[in-house]
Amino acid sequence: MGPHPAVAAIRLAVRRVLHDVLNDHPAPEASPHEPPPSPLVLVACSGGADSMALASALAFEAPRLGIRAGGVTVDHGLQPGSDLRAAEVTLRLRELGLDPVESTAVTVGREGGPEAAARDARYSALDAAAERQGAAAVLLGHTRDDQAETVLLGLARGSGIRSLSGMAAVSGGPGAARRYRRPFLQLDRQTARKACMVQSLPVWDDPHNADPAYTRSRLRHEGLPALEKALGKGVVEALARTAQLSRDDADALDAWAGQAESSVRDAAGLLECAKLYALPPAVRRRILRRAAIEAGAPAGSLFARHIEEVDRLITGWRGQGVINLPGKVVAQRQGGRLVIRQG
Ligand SMILES: Nc1ncnc2c1ncn2[C@@H]1O[C@H](COP(=O)(O)OP(=O)(O)OP(=O)(O)O)[C@@H](O)[C@H]1O
Repeated sequence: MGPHPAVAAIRLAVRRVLHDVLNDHPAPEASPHEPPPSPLVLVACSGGADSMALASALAFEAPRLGIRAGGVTVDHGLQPGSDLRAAEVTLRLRELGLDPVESTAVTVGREGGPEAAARDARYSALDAAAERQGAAAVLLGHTRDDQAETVLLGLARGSGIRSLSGMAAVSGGPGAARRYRRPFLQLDRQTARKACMVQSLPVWDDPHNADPAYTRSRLRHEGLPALEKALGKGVVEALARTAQLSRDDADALDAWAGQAESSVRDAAGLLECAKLYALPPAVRRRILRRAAIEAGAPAGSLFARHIEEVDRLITGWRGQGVINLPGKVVAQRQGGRLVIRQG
């Protein structure tokens, strides 16, 4: 008898991603003296159902493909006893056969709110662990439900299709463009939970996930259920599909803007307002955003409203003065040229 369908589903999702990792990291030439080192794949595990299911599938699939499987858990230090829980998670990962397994403690700052600060600290710690261990990839347990929540959060921000594209199946960290993989992005949370249950894997339910003080938690427990009630069960799947379609569109527009940029600059490299005016707004706004970032505006603080204001120097010119952008960057129209620079 084969494995339970939920277990088969999580293993298949992980197997596919491990094949991709192997394609990205072909084995080096074998030396006559030593076998080639096997690549290491780490699972980022909070101890929750999604990442425990992921860890179990990695532990099962990796050895079959000649991959070493390890794990890392991050102690955010935000709750009393979080160190004990991290120790327990490392123990569970070792019991699954993962090696190396490490627990890493971080200090969570305040920048951008509690959720963003915890996420930043977590990714820095995961990057450092991947570097330390020489890992070829780090697996994350985001599911289709997480993706649906991310799309809704992006929609509510009102900042365009890039923020509707949710999380990428493959994304980068410093110096490693394809470090993070999300094998469960097409899988629902229920499947991961079920896989843990039928494999008798103990899981830890993060109290933050149910805390209504957090936006994502309210969305998970109130927003999405209300949407499902109003629009039907398929809404999560539809939102996840929106993410993929939006990502493809956003990538195409980014590429278009990249190509168009050189044609709107004069011999001195300045942006010509008349040529910018002639471009479709989506392409023009991308060029403006890139120019602001190049001048030193931090991408994370540069919002749609900032770019709209710069855009009005092109499309609604009435002699406006200097426009201040984050990172002390200023934008100004001068003699038919748009100048974006440090103020
Ligand atoms: N403390 C942590 N240590 C290591 N990895 C983490 C930690 N918290 C989250 N992650 C990784 O990020 C993914 C998404 O986490 P998030 O908290 O957003 O979702 P979740 O639905 O609660 O996931 P899980 O059920 O795995 O905790 C996790 O599946 C895991 O891979």
